[in-house]
Amino acid sequence: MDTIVAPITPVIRSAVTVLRISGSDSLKALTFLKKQSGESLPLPAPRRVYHACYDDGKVRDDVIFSYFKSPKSYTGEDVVEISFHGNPLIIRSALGSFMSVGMRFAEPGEFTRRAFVNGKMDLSQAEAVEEMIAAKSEAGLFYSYNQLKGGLKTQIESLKNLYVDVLTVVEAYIDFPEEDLSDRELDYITAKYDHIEAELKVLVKSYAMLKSVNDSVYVSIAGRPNVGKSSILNCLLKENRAIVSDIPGTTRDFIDADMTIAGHPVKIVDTAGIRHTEDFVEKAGIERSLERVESSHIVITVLDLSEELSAEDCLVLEKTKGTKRIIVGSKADVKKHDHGADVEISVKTGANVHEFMNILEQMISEEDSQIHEHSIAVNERQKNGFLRMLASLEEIRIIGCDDLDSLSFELRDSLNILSEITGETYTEEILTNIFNSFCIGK
Ligand SMILES: Nc1nc2c(c(=O)[nH]1)N(C=O)[C@@H](CNc1ccc(C(=O)N[C@@H](CCC(=O)O)C(=O)O)cc1)CN2
Ligand SMILES: Nc1nc2c(ncn2[C@@H]2O[C@H](COP(=O)(O)OP(=O)(O)OP(=O)(O)O)[C@@H](O)[C@H]2O)c(=O)[nH]1
Ligand SMILES: [Mg+2]
Repeated sequence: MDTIVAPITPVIRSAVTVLRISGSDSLKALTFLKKQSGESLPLPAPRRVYHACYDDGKVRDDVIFSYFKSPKSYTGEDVVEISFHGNPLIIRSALGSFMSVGMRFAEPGEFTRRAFVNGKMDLSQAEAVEEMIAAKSEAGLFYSYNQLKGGLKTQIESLKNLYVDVLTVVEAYIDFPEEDLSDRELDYITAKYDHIEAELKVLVKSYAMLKSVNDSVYVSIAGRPNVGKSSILNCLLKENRAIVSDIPGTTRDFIDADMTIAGHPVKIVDTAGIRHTEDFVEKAGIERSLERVESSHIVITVLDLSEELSAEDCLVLEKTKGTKRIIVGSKADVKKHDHGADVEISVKTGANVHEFMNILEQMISEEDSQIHEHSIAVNERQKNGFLRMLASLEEIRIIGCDDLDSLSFELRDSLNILSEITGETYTEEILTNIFNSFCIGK
């Protein structure tokens, strides 16, 4: 492995600029350092701070340096850190002389990448390093720090155990096709699925949370086509943002808008009406909408009071069951049925819109104060993994225990997704994607 060097502080005129060197040839950097007396340096003890003279034949400086002996360093390799006076001319000369003894300039994120590859941290922790730097609020820092310290890693470990528990039962039966699982075992497995599903949903939801600590509370409006979702969005925004029509399937893709409710920034999402359809574009819109619904803090589930409850309404109720929601009965002015909604409104006459707003404000205030109670917040890559696992879990429930080979295959597939999230298994592409967005020196 090459020995790499990069500044770990900005290179500007400043008090001090630090160069970090990592790799088996790190100690070569010390050939440019001498004792104050001019004598050459003895091998430094690891993890101590030394004072020395830097001299590369062109530039001289008075420096502080430390040596971290492999494996006890940030990267797990031999590391040398040298603090120079903060003048870019000095840094340029020092970088030149380190290159002349065979080192190369580090890629963005390469130190942390090495820390990951050398087992100093898992992938979720490596991602947290960059999130620490990117956080825009104290709450954001709180989440990144927890993840840096292995919060997500621990949670994934416990999810993994749940899958392994199920696999252990399932695979014990694979070799004995004549035997059926007992009722007790079936109950046990179902309970594990419920547990897994609940944990995955919390994790997926926490993605919106991480975003919201830096910006908004997410509220989505869900329902079958034509129940009046877009009308409610327009009513909340007090403007005609979304197209309203009596043609079911008018909103084809989700629409989001920012607004302030009860002093909180809120992103409100109007979604495509949820229904079974063969139309490719509409189907894609519905899928994107469902993703939005699942990662929302609050869902406004809309049921049309002028029509009987349909199978599609039931599907929507089912899909939004796990989330914090308000069930809104719409078109109260032409009400024909009672759907047991939390509030019955008419956008047309304005009836009960005020009451509806009060409920929503109340929920948003609660949501905002909950943000700090969870200690984990996942990023987009992780969330996508957990969403794939939720989809696979649906598949797993459908397979049931009739086809144990397929079941075991699906279960293992979910375990593989977990390994991708932690980086137990990874591809160059995944690493490149993650570490390329890091800053120089990190
Ligand atoms: N000067 C300096 N400051 C820094 C860093 C750094 O690398 N250098 N860091 C990062 O860029 C962060 C601190 N992170 C670090 C994490 C681990 C180790 C380390 O030496 N780990 C060893 C020893 C562990 C121990 O004894 O506590 C190890 O893991 O084996 C160093 C820094 C923030 N500040
Ligand atoms: N009478 C009455 N009609 C309403 C009310 N709210 C909405 N509508 C009508 O219901 C129809 C559908 O409204 P939209 O807001 O487009 O419904 P949607 O749920 O967004 O529909 P999709 O985008 O197709 O999923 C329109 O003709 C609206 O005018 C209401 O409170 N009362
Ligand atoms: Mg619409």
